Amino acid sequence: MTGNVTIIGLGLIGGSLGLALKRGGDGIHITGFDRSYATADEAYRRGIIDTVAPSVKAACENADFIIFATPVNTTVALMEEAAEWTLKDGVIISDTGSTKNPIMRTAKVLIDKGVTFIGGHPMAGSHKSGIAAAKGHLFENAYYILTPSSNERAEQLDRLSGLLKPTKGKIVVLDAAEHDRMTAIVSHFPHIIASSLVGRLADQEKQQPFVKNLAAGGFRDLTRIASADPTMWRDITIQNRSELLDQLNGWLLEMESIRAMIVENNPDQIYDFFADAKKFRDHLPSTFEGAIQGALYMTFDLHIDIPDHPGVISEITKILADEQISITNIRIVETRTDVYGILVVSFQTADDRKAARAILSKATEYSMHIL
Ligand SMILES: NC(=O)c1ccc[n+]([C@@H]2O[C@H](COP(=O)([O-])OP(=O)(O)OC[C@H]3O[C@@H](n4cnc5c(N)ncnc54)[C@H](O)[C@@H]3O)[C@@H](O)[C@H]2O)c1
Ligand SMILES: O=C(O)C(=O)C[C@]1(C(=O)O)C=C[C@@H](O)C=C1
Repeated sequence: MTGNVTIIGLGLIGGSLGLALKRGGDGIHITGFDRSYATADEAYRRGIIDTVAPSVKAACENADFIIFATPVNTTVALMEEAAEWTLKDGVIISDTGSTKNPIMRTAKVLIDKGVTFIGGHPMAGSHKSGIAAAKGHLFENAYYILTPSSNERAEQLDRLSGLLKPTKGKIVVLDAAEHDRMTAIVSHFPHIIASSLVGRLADQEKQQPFVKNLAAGGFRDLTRIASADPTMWRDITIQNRSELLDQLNGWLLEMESIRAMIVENNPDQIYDFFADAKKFRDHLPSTFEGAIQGALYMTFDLHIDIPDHPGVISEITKILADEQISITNIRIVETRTDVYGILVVSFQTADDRKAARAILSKATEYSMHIL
C-alpha cells in the first residue's frame, strides 16, 4: 500500500496506529497533527510520523487517508470543520473513536459533499493515555470495527481495510447503532462501574482510613480501567448516553435481585449465582492461553514467587529487557505470609509470557505460575 496518511491526535491510539502503519513499508508517508506541539514533536522523534503539520487543516490537504484519533467530542467538532476544508479527491476519512452513532450522524456533512467517511474503532487500548504509551502491536489480534455508511462502496472499504492491514487487527464491519449497544455492554458501562467502585472506596475510606491498604489483587484487577483519561470517558459517556441509561436500568434490576438473594440467604441460590458467572467468564473467547484478544482486552500474567531481598525486581526486569521481552505491567501482591511474595508480571501476548517463563526458569530458581 502506498499513499499519504494523516493522523490527527497522536496519543495512545493515534501513536500506536502510526507505529503499526509504519510496519506496512516505506510507501506510506504519515503526516501528524496534535494540539500539543510537544506530542507531535515526540511522534516525529520516535519515527511514528514523517512530517509534523502546522495546523489540522494543513495536515489534511494532501492526504489520501485521514484518521481522527482524538476524544470523540473533539472528533465530531473536527469532522464538522472538515466539511469546509480543501481535501484531495478520493480521500477516505476515518476515526478511532469508542462511539460510532454520533460520529456516523456527523459524517453526513462530509458524505453530502462527496467525501468518503468510514467509522473505525480498534477494540484494544489501555488505561494509559498519551504518546508515551503508544505501541506498534497494540491492535494485533484485536477486533478493528469499521462502520461504513450505506453510501460507501465496497472498493472504499477495501482500500481502508488494506491500509489497516499492518495493524494485524481483525476487521469486522458493524452497523453504528449495533456497535454502540455492544460496546456499552462490554466497555462503556463496565467503565462506569469500575469508577463508581473506586468512588465508593474513596467515600468509605474517610471512616476506615486503613481500608485502601487491603485493596489487593481483586479490587485492583476490577478497577484498573478507572485510571484512564477522564476526558476520553466523559466524551464516551455523553455520546453513548441512551445505551448507558439502558445498561444502568438493567444493572439496577440485577442489583435488586442480588439484594433479594442475599436477604434470602439460600446457599444453593448463592452458589448458582457465582457458578453461572464463572462458567460464562471461563468460556469468553479470550480467557485461555494462546487465545486471541477478544472483545475484552486482556493481559497475560505470570506469577513469580520472589524472595524478600532488595534488587530482586530489577533482576527480573533486566533479564526480560536483555531478551527484549516487553512487559505491560508489574505489581507485587501483598499477601506475604512468609519470606516469599508474589510478583505479577503482565505481558501483551501469550507468546511473550511463554518466552519470559522459559528464560526466567533458566536464569533463576523462582517458581512461576500461570493462573
Ligand atoms: N484509550 C483506549 O483504550 C482507546 C481504545 C480504542 C479507541 N479509543 C478512542 O481513540 C481516541 C483517542 O484515544 P487515546 O486513548 O489515544 O487518547 P489520548 O488522550 O492518548 O490521545 C488523544 C490525543 O488527541 C490530542 N488532541 C485533543 N484534542 C485535539 C485537537 N483538537 N486537535 C488535535 N489533537 C487533539 C491530544 O493532545 C492527545 O495527544 C478516542 O476517541 C478514544 O475514544 C481509545
Ligand atoms: O483495556 C483497557 O484499558 C480499555 O479500557 C480498553 C477499551 C475497553 O474497554 O476494552 C476501552 C475503550 C476502547 O474503546 C476500547 C478498548
